[in-house]
Amino acid sequence: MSETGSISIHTENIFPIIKKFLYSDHEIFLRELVSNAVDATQKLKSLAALGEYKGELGELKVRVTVDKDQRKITISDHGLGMTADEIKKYINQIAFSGATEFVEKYKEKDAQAKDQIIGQFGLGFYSAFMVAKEVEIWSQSYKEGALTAHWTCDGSTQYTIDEPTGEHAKAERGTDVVLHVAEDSDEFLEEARLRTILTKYCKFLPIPIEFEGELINDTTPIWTKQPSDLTDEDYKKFYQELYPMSMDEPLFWIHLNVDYPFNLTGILYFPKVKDELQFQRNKIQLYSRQVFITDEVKDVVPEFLMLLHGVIDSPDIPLNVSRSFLQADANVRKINTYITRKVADKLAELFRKDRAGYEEKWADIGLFVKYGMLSDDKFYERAKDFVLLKSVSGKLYTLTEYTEHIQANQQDKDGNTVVLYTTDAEQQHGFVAAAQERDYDVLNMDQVLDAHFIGQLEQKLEKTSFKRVDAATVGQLIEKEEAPASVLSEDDQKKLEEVFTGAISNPAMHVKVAALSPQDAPVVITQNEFMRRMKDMQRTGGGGGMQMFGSMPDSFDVTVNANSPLVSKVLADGGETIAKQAFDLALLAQGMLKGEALTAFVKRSTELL
Ligand SMILES: Nc1ncnc2c1ncn2[C@@H]1O[C@H](COP(=O)(O)OP(=O)(O)OP(=O)(O)O)[C@@H](O)[C@H]1O
Repeated sequence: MSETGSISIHTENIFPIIKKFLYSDHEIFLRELVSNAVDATQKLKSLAALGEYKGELGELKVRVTVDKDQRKITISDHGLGMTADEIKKYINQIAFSGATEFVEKYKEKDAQAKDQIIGQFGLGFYSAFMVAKEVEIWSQSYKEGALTAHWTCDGSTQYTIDEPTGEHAKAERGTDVVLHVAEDSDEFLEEARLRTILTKYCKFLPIPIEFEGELINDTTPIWTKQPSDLTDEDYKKFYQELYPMSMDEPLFWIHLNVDYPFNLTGILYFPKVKDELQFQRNKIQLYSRQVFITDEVKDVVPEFLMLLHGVIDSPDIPLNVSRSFLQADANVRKINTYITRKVADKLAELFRKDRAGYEEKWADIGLFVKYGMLSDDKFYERAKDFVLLKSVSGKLYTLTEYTEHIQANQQDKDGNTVVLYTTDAEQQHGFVAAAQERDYDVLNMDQVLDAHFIGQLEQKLEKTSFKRVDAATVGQLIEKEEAPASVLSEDDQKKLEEVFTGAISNPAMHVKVAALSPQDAPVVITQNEFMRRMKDMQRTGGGGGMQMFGSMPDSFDVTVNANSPLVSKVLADGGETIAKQAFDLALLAQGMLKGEALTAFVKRSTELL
């Protein structure tokens, strides 16, 4: 038999379109052809297992070779092969209709959507024409008495097919796909380039892939195995294999393994993260039946889980659709929920089984847990039992433990629990110390996310508010019933206020006199919690109503302690210098005394001495 035919498609000239639109992703032709070869091999194995094929299986390997002089790349398998009729059916019709469908879809989309389709759409066999000006198939079916089928196509809609016999027949069962590489695709004749592509996409394919005599892949990567058959060392070794450049070992990992209602396997690693800038996204690799698809797993994995590393393998994630569709896909949503739950399970287990070990890792996983709580309500519900708060004392508490710890001492007169925190224990040291003197506990909230995290906790925890230690004088941070009474007359209070206002002469500083404890500092500078948060939010991009606060100059409360022994000196003649000195000391405690003012302070101090 030898015939020439015309491939029946509705889109004329499909190849120029494929070639042009898939420009950036030409390399996937190799993934597609090697995957087909692997599929054909696995189908043969299944037929043999079912007893439908009784012949020798032989060595089931896929071989890729390149001949630079002849400008040929060959992909050979020992799979089930195709007869001439099957080629007509599978290649001429089915494969073409896939390509046609792609082009149709492609034409409809806007430019951005097009970018997203590229690389996600398995174009299958016809992607060969992205790099080849002519493609040949030599195939010998496993079926008894089948003749060799030989198909050629030059990328037009014309093909020829014949059934060579005798010395021209293919000796062995299986298929050779021969690409005659086009002039503009010379790069794919380079051995190094091909090896790189194979390593990227085929590293974990289930059938051995040999390139120029060298084995490319690990056919049974650990995510395909049973967790009970694996040791910690296996997981660590695999991490190294995935990220050879990484110096650190992963903290721990989760082996994903589910069959129903969707199929998903994989391993997610928690990386060691010392600071927030180190977080690397796009470290999770997505596979479909062990074929590498992409490392852009956005939309498949919840945003906060992108901080994890590892591998996800699922044939149930549609790869041939645009991103927006992916988000709406029911399987993808279920996968999202499943992964989130698994991650929460793992953290809960670590916390429960080994509290000390969990606390040790907290520095590395804290940010991740908080990020998860902020971005996913379901995760919040799980994580609220194992999220930890760190006291400046160094001790770590769960939310419940902490509430219990401070409840007795840190309730205000209205029965609200006031959580005190510092964003910088060094800089706010004076305030922290003052709080500790009253046996108040102070939390360290110095991570970037903490401001948001505090906001979330205030919403979720009942009758609880957070105040930064320098938001008010220690007595006013947590307002108790028994405020100390002032020993000053009203006149003296007024005078005190005037002396300080005059000495400070800065409209951003609002002086007020209050009866603090005699042991407290004579002057305390604070910034109201509400105002500070509004301004912070405005700085970090909160819009709308925040604008008003953001554009206001910073303003501070200067609280003069009416009960301080210093007051009598300020009220005496020449008290303005003392007032100025006391104010500067308060600035100093806040880390706000700088430049010229600092120089003047030092000079004045020397004089006073
Ligand atoms: N090496 C091969 N051996 C046997 N059959 C093959 C081989 N390559 C392709 N085929 C047949 O041709 C068909 C079309 O292949 P093509 O790669 O275009 O699409 P596909 O593999 O079905 O889907 P996908 O778009 O996911 O690649 C295959 O389904 C298979 O039946």
